[in-house]
Amino acid sequence: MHASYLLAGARFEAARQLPADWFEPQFASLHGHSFRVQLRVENIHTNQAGLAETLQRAVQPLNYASLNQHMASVDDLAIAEHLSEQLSFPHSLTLTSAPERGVILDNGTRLVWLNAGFEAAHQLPHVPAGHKCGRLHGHGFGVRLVADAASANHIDLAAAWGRLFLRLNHRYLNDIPGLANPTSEVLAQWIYRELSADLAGLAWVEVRETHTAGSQFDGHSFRIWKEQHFESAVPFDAEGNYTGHSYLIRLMLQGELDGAMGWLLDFGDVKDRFKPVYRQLDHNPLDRLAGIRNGHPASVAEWVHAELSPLVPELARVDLMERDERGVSVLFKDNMRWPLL
Ligand SMILES: Nc1nc2c(c(=O)[nH]1)N=C([C@H](O)[C@H](O)COP(=O)(O)OP(=O)(O)OP(=O)(O)O)CN2
Repeated sequence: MHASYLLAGARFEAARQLPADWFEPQFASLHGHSFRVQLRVENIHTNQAGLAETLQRAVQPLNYASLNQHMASVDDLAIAEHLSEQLSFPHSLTLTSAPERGVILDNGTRLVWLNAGFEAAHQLPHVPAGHKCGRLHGHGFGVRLVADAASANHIDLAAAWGRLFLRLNHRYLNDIPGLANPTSEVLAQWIYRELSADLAGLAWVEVRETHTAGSQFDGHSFRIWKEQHFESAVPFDAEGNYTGHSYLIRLMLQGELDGAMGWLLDFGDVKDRFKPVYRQLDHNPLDRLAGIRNGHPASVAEWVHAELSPLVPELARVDLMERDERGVSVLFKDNMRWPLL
């Protein structure tokens, strides 16, 4: 068995007012947010129902409340820490205060993150003839910057990104020095290097090239992911009744960059190699696949790893979501605990 984590999330609506001298002056007025909190907990500490219940108990007093009445400080990190204190087991917690910003508490590390993006054209010059990415095409790229909260705040992230945005937005990326082969991996590394020169504490950069694929670079290692949906039935109760879920599976790979191609493995190849596994999962009852215990998501993730890793040895982590706020993350290599947000 590999290290297996439960994922759970909850949302709450709340008002807050930061002090008059807060570094983002707009937050000094009374205002409201739709907050989201996501937890990751190793499954040795609790089960899915216990985790959901604990999370609801922590969040419920804050829902439709004035946060200033519940805690002395109401900035994102303080809210995350307040929630974290309600939990009796080790965890990693992500708080999203707006679609573009939030914080992470992970193993004693406090991180801030900012979502940004740019629109640009590119082509990949080294792909085999006929590969669609060899043609001139473009994307609305998503970017996430994550930094140590001891060194940087959201204003620092936004200012650093603002300088880079002007160099990337509405450009043909291949013309930019250092981006002659602008894969997601090369872009994440390029953004990391450009920003880390004057942004203290930059932890990692994510580039989301399409809605289903992206890459991360932390100054040392590359990770990529490819997501797919499948529709399956699973046992619901002891009487043998079934229910169903629209699953999201995220296949995460870690490895060396192929120097010639500028990628870890073609997203398209990940999808192609996964196809035979996908066919067994999609529109099927999961518990009837050999080795899948009751269709439990962790055993589905283990099964996927057993089937796929001979073809994709870089497979390092499988996240499987039964729905938006409930799933598992199973780790097959060290150092894959990073949240994917
Ligand atoms: N490891 C990488 N693989 C690929 C990259 C890359 O940057 N790194 N880039 C491409 C293409 O630019 C392409 O636009 C994106 O590929 P893909 O995920 O295959 O796109 P799809 O639209 O086909 O995705 P689906 O959601 O699965 O339809 C190719 N590979």
